[in-house]
Amino acid sequence: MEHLTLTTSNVSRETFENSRQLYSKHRKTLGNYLDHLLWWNKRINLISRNVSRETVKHHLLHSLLLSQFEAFFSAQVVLDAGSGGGLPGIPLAITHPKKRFTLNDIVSKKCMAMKQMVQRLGLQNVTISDGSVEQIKPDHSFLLISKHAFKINELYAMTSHLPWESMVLYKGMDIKEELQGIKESLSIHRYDLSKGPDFYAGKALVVISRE
Ligand SMILES: C[S@@+](CC[C@H](N)C(=O)[O-])C[C@H]1O[C@@H](n2cnc3c(N)ncnc32)[C@H](O)[C@@H]1O
Repeated sequence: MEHLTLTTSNVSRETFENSRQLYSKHRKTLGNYLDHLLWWNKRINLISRNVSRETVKHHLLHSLLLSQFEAFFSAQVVLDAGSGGGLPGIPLAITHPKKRFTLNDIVSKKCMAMKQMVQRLGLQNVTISDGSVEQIKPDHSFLLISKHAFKINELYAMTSHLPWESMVLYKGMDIKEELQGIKESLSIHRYDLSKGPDFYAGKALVVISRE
């Protein structure tokens, strides 16, 4: 796998603090989203049946962490593949109203729930895309993001024909097996999140760029 460059670094406590501050700044709308998500979760199991409000809040903070990375700063258009109930796309869209987001999922009832949440929250910068990610027909290059939805090589196989510039993926630290079969030259940087609160033990954000 010489055509893949894999590097690793730690994420500082300051980065976690920055996303916590972003949460505080948008507390009201993020709190509304949290309420909607819990309501839908009881009906169609978007996260897991008996998840607590506190755990869902961790998922929102985890979602906002992505906004602290270089690949996100420069992106105008973002595609969240396998978004489920809107994670990480909806928290990022709430806190970054100037960027455009497409939230994609293959399960129609999840897309219907996302559509309704986006409407209720009044988000003008979000479009919902119902169907498998490989069928998306983008009109612009974009940043591809995804949280715990695909193995890396599976997502790559489904999207290599699409004009993504980089991907930022929520993964565990152990990703080597998931890189098997990728033929394109890619640079892959793994950010270890374990210096954060306990919730982040063993978790990583993986940034993949085309060379
Ligand atoms: C484990 S859930 C993660 C949901 C969300 N990202 C989160 O962190 O809560 C994985 C999601 O990927 C979706 N999914 C699976 N295959 C897909 C595909 N080919 N295209 C789009 N979405 C897909 C599933 O329907 C599911 O909602």
